[in-house]
Amino acid sequence: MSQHPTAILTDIEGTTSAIAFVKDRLFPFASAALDGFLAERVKDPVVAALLAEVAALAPDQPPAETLRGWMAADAKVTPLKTLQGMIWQEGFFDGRLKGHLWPDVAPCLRAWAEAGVGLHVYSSGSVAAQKLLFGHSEAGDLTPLLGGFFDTRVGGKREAASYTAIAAALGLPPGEILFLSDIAEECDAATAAGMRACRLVRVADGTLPGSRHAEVPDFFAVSEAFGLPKPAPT
Ligand SMILES: CSCCC(=O)C(=O)COP(=O)(O)O
Ligand SMILES: [Mg+2]
Repeated sequence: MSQHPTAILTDIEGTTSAIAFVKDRLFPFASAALDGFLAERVKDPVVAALLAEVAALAPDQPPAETLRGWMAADAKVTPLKTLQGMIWQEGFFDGRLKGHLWPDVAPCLRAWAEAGVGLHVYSSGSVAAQKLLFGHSEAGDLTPLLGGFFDTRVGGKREAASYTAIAAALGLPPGEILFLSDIAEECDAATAAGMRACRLVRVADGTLPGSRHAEVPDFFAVSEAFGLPKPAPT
């Protein structure tokens, strides 16, 4: 068996966390709070710059309408993801939101970190939102386990160049990094950049098998398949 990876780069939605949590909890929260947030932050230059990005991408309708349409379509558009993260912040801070993690995730992340494996995140959710989800997760604050956080400001998740840029930022040869995702096209892009990849097929999420990548049901099976340490039985 080849040596286990030096680092793991993980996706969030469909990989560490349920698609239903993102679609049925996070997105409606942001949607319901959107108008109030925009009214309250109308003079915030960061918000204004994000709305200008939205208007440049969809000039024919008001930005709030565009944002709502993108949310309904789960469009991974960078200014939307940044705004969602800003809206979720209050919910994570006051306890209305807690980051969902599948039960295998926290024990495996802890076991891998303890063994010196570098743990990093690459999600369409903004870096700020990633830190909120892992910092206020159902398993507590996991951010001390995590090193790098990357979002689509580094590039799209289906583009090989994004993974090349992430490997360079981490200072690692791509071949030492294992990318975990539920999306075959993201695994395709990671392997095109020279990373190893493993696709999470979580049946409870409705994900179906059938890619050319290694496919596993959970992080315990990632450990098994890639020679990574497993958590001690509890
Ligand atoms: C707190 S991260 C929110 C998740 C999210 O908005 C999203 O779009 C996740 O996409 P992923 O790339 O992790 O599948
Ligand atoms: Mg995903």
